[in-house]
Amino acid sequence: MIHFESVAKTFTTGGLPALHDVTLSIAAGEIFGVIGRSGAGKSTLVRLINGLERPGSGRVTVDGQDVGAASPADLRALRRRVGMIFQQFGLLSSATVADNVALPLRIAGVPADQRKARVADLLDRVGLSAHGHKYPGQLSGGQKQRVGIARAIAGDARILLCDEATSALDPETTRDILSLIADLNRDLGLTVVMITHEMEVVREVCDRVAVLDAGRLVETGPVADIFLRPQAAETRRLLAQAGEGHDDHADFPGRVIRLTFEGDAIAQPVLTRVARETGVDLVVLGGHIGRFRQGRYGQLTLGVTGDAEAAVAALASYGAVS
Ligand SMILES: Nc1ncnc2c1ncn2[C@@H]1O[C@H](COP(=O)(O)OP(=O)(O)OP(=O)(O)O)[C@@H](O)[C@H]1O
Repeated sequence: MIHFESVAKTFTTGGLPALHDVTLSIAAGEIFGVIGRSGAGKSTLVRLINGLERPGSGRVTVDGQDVGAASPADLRALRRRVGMIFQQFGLLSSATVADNVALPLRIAGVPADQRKARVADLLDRVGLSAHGHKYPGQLSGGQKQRVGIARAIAGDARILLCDEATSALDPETTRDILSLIADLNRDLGLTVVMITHEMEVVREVCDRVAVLDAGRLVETGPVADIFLRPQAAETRRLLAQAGEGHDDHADFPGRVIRLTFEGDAIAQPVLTRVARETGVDLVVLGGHIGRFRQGRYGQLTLGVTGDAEAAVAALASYGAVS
């Protein structure tokens, strides 16, 4: 649905590229995350999808249409199919909630009666039916983002671009907004591209994720692979910084074993079984059970003082050992 083919973008002549040779495909109906430190090129990548930026070289296509070569009329049509929401919501403070949501429909020339019905439907979908007459200043941050989402999909958008859409929200409101986005993805088949610096946002809702480092795409893949089997140093750095992954216990006076398990293994009495089978005592040094969109996983950091090799062999039948 969305393809980047060897895309580069430089803003200043002779300056460093904001994006460098990015090749990437995003499939229809997936929730795709884009992560990376500040200045890595995340916003630039997403703004290339709706033509807010044009590639310096390479091609970006959406449903086969070359965005960089689009005429102003093509771009207007594209932006009806590609909605966007922002960290600071971007609402008109002098217009009511209903008028904010109606704006793209007004611009598209939708007649007033159809507009009214569509706005009512959209407000209902985002849980704001009772708030249409209010002004953005009277709403909470989460409610403002719901208005932003309703406005972004008002013109029957097939793609939703989210630029740090939950970064200004508290953790509980973040979860509510993510769950709304996941519902829209499921119910409408909406494709979502989500920029975030919050790893747990990616973990909870994304199907796949791309990691950017200084304008380069260093890694892309299913969320479970990126979180549990990161290949790039930058991915490992981002995960460690976010407190994801195994705890470090270099000071344990024996062998430290890191076990990562997914799917059915999560429900197994791993430790008692291994201890019984091998006669080895296991100490839990750290661990947590987490959830991806696709299922649960566990990470345990264990200390062994006896026959470590026997413990490693037994643990390996439950998951990946390192
Ligand atoms: N309009 C612009 N003019 C000049 N330089 C720009 C422009 N937009 C982005 N850049 C530069 O391009 C690089 C990538 O910026 P971008 O905003 O895409 O990164 P980001 O990963 O989204 O960062 P952040 O998380 O801080 O928003 C940065 O070095 C930035 O300064």
